[in-house]
Amino acid sequence: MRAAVVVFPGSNCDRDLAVAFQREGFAVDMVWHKETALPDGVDIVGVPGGFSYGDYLRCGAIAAQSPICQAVLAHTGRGGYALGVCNGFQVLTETGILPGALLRNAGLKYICKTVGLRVETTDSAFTGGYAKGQEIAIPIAHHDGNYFADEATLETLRGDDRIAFTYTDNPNGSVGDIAGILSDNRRVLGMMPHPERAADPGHGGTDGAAFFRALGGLLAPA
Ligand SMILES: NC(=O)CC[C@H](N)C(=O)O
Repeated sequence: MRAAVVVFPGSNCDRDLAVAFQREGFAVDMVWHKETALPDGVDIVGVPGGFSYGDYLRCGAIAAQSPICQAVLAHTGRGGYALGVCNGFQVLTETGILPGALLRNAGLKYICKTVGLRVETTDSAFTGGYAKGQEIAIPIAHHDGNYFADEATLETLRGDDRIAFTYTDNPNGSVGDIAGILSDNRRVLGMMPHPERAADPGHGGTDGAAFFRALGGLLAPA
Protein backbone atom coordinates (compact mmCIF):
# COMPACT_ATOMS: atom_id res chain seq x y z
CA MET A 1 0.00 0.00 0.00
CA ARG A 2 1.43 3.35 -0.99
CA ALA A 3 0.33 6.84 -0.12
CA ALA A 4 1.73 10.09 -1.46
CA VAL A 5 1.45 13.24 0.62
CA VAL A 6 1.76 16.44 -1.38
CA VAL A 7 3.82 19.23 0.19
CA PHE A 8 3.28 22.88 -0.76
CA PRO A 9 5.18 25.86 0.60
CA GLY A 10 3.14 26.57 3.74
CA SER A 11 1.78 23.06 4.31
CA ASN A 12 1.96 22.30 8.03
CA CYS A 13 0.00 19.06 8.46
CA ASP A 14 1.92 17.02 5.91
CA ARG A 15 3.93 15.09 8.51
CA ASP A 16 0.83 14.46 10.64
CA LEU A 17 -0.99 13.02 7.63
CA ALA A 18 2.02 10.88 6.68
CA VAL A 19 2.20 9.46 10.23
CA ALA A 20 -1.53 8.65 10.20
CA PHE A 21 -1.07 6.70 6.95
CA GLN A 22 2.09 4.99 8.20
CA ARG A 23 0.31 3.77 11.34
CA GLU A 24 -1.99 1.75 9.08
CA GLY A 25 0.87 0.23 7.14
CA PHE A 26 1.08 2.57 4.17
CA ALA A 27 4.48 3.33 2.69
CA VAL A 28 4.43 7.11 2.31
CA ASP A 29 6.22 9.30 -0.22
CA MET A 30 6.32 13.01 0.43
CA VAL A 31 5.91 14.76 -2.93
CA TRP A 32 7.03 18.35 -3.42
CA HIS A 33 4.49 20.43 -5.33
CA LYS A 34 6.91 21.13 -8.19
CA GLU A 35 6.97 17.46 -9.15
CA THR A 36 5.02 16.71 -12.31
CA ALA A 37 4.29 13.07 -11.54
CA LEU A 38 3.28 10.93 -8.58
CA PRO A 39 5.51 8.02 -7.61
CA ASP A 40 4.61 4.74 -9.34
CA GLY A 41 2.05 2.56 -7.60
CA VAL A 42 0.47 5.21 -5.40
CA ASP A 43 -2.92 4.04 -4.07
CA ILE A 44 -3.97 7.26 -2.39
CA VAL A 45 -2.88 10.89 -2.52
CA GLY A 46 -3.12 12.95 0.66
CA VAL A 47 -3.45 16.70 0.26
CA PRO A 48 -2.64 18.06 3.71
CA GLY A 49 -3.73 21.00 5.80
CA GLY A 50 -1.84 24.21 6.23
CA PHE A 51 -1.41 27.58 4.63
CA SER A 52 -0.22 26.85 1.11
CA TYR A 53 1.25 30.01 -0.41
CA GLY A 54 0.26 31.87 2.74
CA ASP A 55 -3.43 31.60 1.77
CA TYR A 56 -2.81 34.46 -0.67
CA LEU A 57 -5.47 35.12 -3.31
CA ARG A 58 -7.82 32.46 -1.88
CA CYS A 59 -7.01 29.43 0.29
CA GLY A 60 -5.75 26.68 -2.02
CA ALA A 61 -6.10 28.72 -5.22
CA ILE A 62 -2.38 29.07 -5.96
CA ALA A 63 -1.58 25.53 -4.82
CA ALA A 64 -4.19 24.24 -7.27
CA GLN A 65 -2.01 25.64 -10.08
CA SER A 66 1.08 23.72 -8.92
CA PRO A 67 2.52 21.15 -11.35
CA ILE A 68 1.70 18.26 -9.00
CA CYS A 69 -2.02 19.08 -9.14
CA GLN A 70 -2.09 18.06 -12.81
CA ALA A 71 -0.80 14.67 -11.69
CA VAL A 72 -3.39 14.55 -8.88
CA LEU A 73 -6.11 15.37 -11.42
CA ALA A 74 -4.88 12.56 -13.67
CA HIS A 75 -4.77 10.15 -10.70
CA THR A 76 -8.32 10.93 -9.57
CA GLY A 77 -9.46 11.01 -13.20
CA ARG A 78 -8.46 7.38 -13.60
CA GLY A 79 -10.25 6.43 -10.38
CA GLY A 80 -7.41 6.85 -7.86
CA TYR A 81 -8.14 7.63 -4.23
CA ALA A 82 -7.44 11.06 -2.74
CA LEU A 83 -7.98 12.68 0.63
CA GLY A 84 -7.94 16.42 1.19
CA VAL A 85 -7.92 17.70 4.76
CA CYS A 86 -8.62 21.36 5.51
CA ASN A 87 -6.30 23.27 3.15
CA GLY A 88 -6.26 20.04 1.16
CA PHE A 89 -10.06 20.19 0.84
CA GLN A 90 -9.71 23.78 -0.32
CA VAL A 91 -7.13 22.69 -2.93
CA LEU A 92 -9.40 19.88 -4.16
CA THR A 93 -12.29 22.31 -4.67
CA GLU A 94 -9.98 24.81 -6.39
CA THR A 95 -8.80 22.12 -8.83
CA GLY A 96 -12.43 21.20 -9.52
CA ILE A 97 -11.90 17.63 -8.29
CA LEU A 98 -14.60 18.25 -5.67
CA PRO A 99 -17.57 20.62 -6.11
CA GLY A 100 -18.29 23.76 -4.12
CA ALA A 101 -16.03 26.27 -2.39
CA LEU A 102 -14.75 27.09 1.08
CA LEU A 103 -15.64 30.66 2.05
CA ARG A 104 -14.53 32.78 5.01
CA ASN A 105 -16.01 31.52 8.28
CA ALA A 106 -19.36 33.16 8.98
CA GLY A 107 -17.95 34.73 12.16
CA LEU A 108 -14.87 36.00 10.24
CA LYS A 109 -12.60 34.47 12.88
CA TYR A 110 -10.03 31.69 12.75
CA ILE A 111 -11.47 28.80 14.77
CA CYS A 112 -9.25 26.22 16.45
CA LYS A 113 -11.15 23.74 18.61
CA THR A 114 -12.54 20.23 18.72
CA VAL A 115 -16.02 19.95 17.23
CA GLY A 116 -18.69 17.28 16.95
CA LEU A 117 -19.24 15.59 13.60
CA ARG A 118 -22.00 13.26 12.51
CA VAL A 119 -21.06 10.45 10.12
CA GLU A 120 -23.61 10.79 7.31
CA THR A 121 -22.55 7.86 5.18
CA THR A 122 -20.54 4.72 5.80
CA ASP A 123 -20.47 3.95 2.09
CA SER A 124 -16.87 4.90 1.37
CA ALA A 125 -13.35 3.65 1.96
CA PHE A 126 -12.90 6.57 4.37
CA THR A 127 -16.01 6.27 6.53
CA GLY A 128 -16.66 2.52 6.52
CA GLY A 129 -15.15 2.16 10.00
CA TYR A 130 -17.91 4.24 11.60
CA ALA A 131 -21.61 3.63 12.16
CA LYS A 132 -24.11 5.74 10.21
CA GLY A 133 -25.19 8.61 12.44
CA GLN A 134 -22.24 8.11 14.81
CA GLU A 135 -21.05 11.29 16.49
CA ILE A 136 -17.31 11.79 16.71
CA ALA A 137 -15.05 14.56 18.05
CA ILE A 138 -12.45 15.91 15.61
CA PRO A 139 -10.44 19.18 15.72
CA ILE A 140 -10.88 22.04 13.27
CA ALA A 141 -8.38 24.86 12.64
CA HIS A 142 -9.35 27.20 9.83
CA HIS A 143 -10.59 30.62 8.82
CA ASP A 144 -12.06 29.59 5.47
CA GLY A 145 -14.10 26.53 6.31
CA ASN A 146 -17.54 27.77 5.37
CA TYR A 147 -18.59 25.24 2.74
CA PHE A 148 -20.76 26.61 -0.04
CA ALA A 149 -22.36 24.95 -3.05
CA ASP A 150 -25.32 25.97 -5.16
CA GLU A 151 -28.70 24.31 -4.66
CA ALA A 152 -28.34 21.98 -7.65
CA THR A 153 -24.98 20.73 -6.38
CA LEU A 154 -26.38 20.23 -2.89
CA GLU A 155 -29.27 18.23 -4.34
CA THR A 156 -26.79 15.99 -6.11
CA LEU A 157 -24.61 15.57 -3.02
CA ARG A 158 -27.64 14.68 -0.91
CA GLY A 159 -29.31 12.49 -3.52
CA ASP A 160 -26.12 10.52 -4.15
CA ASP A 161 -25.28 10.10 -0.46
CA ARG A 162 -22.06 12.06 -0.92
CA ILE A 163 -22.13 14.08 2.29
CA ALA A 164 -19.58 12.29 4.45
CA PHE A 165 -19.73 14.36 7.65
CA THR A 166 -21.85 17.18 9.04
CA TYR A 167 -21.19 19.38 12.07
CA THR A 168 -23.39 18.73 15.09
CA ASP A 169 -23.04 22.42 16.04
CA ASN A 170 -22.10 24.35 12.91
CA PRO A 171 -19.00 26.43 13.76
CA ASN A 172 -18.42 28.25 10.48
CA GLY A 173 -21.68 28.75 8.57
CA SER A 174 -21.28 25.83 6.17
CA VAL A 175 -24.40 25.24 4.10
CA GLY A 176 -26.30 22.20 5.35
CA ASP A 177 -23.76 21.88 8.22
CA ILE A 178 -21.48 20.14 5.71
CA ALA A 179 -18.02 19.27 7.02
CA GLY A 180 -16.89 16.81 4.35
CA ILE A 181 -17.98 15.46 0.97
CA LEU A 182 -17.22 12.64 -1.45
CA SER A 183 -16.61 12.67 -5.19
CA ASP A 184 -19.15 11.03 -7.50
CA ASN A 185 -17.12 7.77 -7.58
CA ARG A 186 -16.73 8.00 -3.73
CA ARG A 187 -12.94 7.71 -4.00
CA VAL A 188 -12.09 11.32 -3.19
CA LEU A 189 -12.99 12.81 0.16
CA GLY A 190 -12.49 16.41 1.26
CA MET A 191 -13.14 17.57 4.81
CA MET A 192 -12.29 20.62 6.90
CA PRO A 193 -11.82 18.81 10.25
CA HIS A 194 -8.50 17.04 10.85
CA PRO A 195 -8.85 13.28 11.53
CA GLU A 196 -5.05 12.98 11.59
CA ARG A 197 -5.05 15.19 14.70
CA ALA A 198 -7.27 12.73 16.57
CA ALA A 199 -5.62 9.46 15.68
CA ASP A 200 -3.48 8.72 18.74
CA PRO A 201 -4.15 8.87 22.51
CA GLY A 202 -1.42 11.52 22.70
CA HIS A 203 -3.60 13.80 20.56
CA GLY A 204 -6.24 13.95 23.27
CA GLY A 205 -8.75 12.06 21.16
CA THR A 206 -8.79 9.00 18.92
CA ASP A 207 -12.01 9.37 16.94
CA GLY A 208 -10.00 9.90 13.75
CA ALA A 209 -8.20 6.57 14.06
CA ALA A 210 -11.11 4.58 12.57
CA PHE A 211 -10.93 6.81 9.50
CA PHE A 212 -7.36 5.76 8.65
CA ARG A 213 -7.93 2.18 9.81
CA ALA A 214 -10.80 1.84 7.33
CA LEU A 215 -8.61 3.21 4.54
CA GLY A 216 -5.80 0.82 5.40
CA GLY A 217 -8.14 -2.18 5.42
CA LEU A 218 -9.81 -1.44 2.13
CA LEU A 219 -6.62 -0.77 0.27
CA ALA A 220 -4.92 -3.92 1.55
CA PRO A 221 -4.16 -6.43 -1.20
CA ALA A 222 -6.58 -9.38 -1.11
N1 LIG B 1 -5.55 23.97 8.99
C1 LIG B 1 -5.70 24.33 7.74
O1 LIG B 1 -5.44 23.57 6.81
C2 LIG B 1 -6.13 25.75 7.49
C3 LIG B 1 -6.58 26.01 6.07
C4 LIG B 1 -6.59 27.48 5.71
N2 LIG B 1 -5.28 28.05 5.87
C5 LIG B 1 -7.62 28.19 6.52
O2 LIG B 1 -7.28 28.81 7.52
O3 LIG B 1 -8.78 28.13 6.21
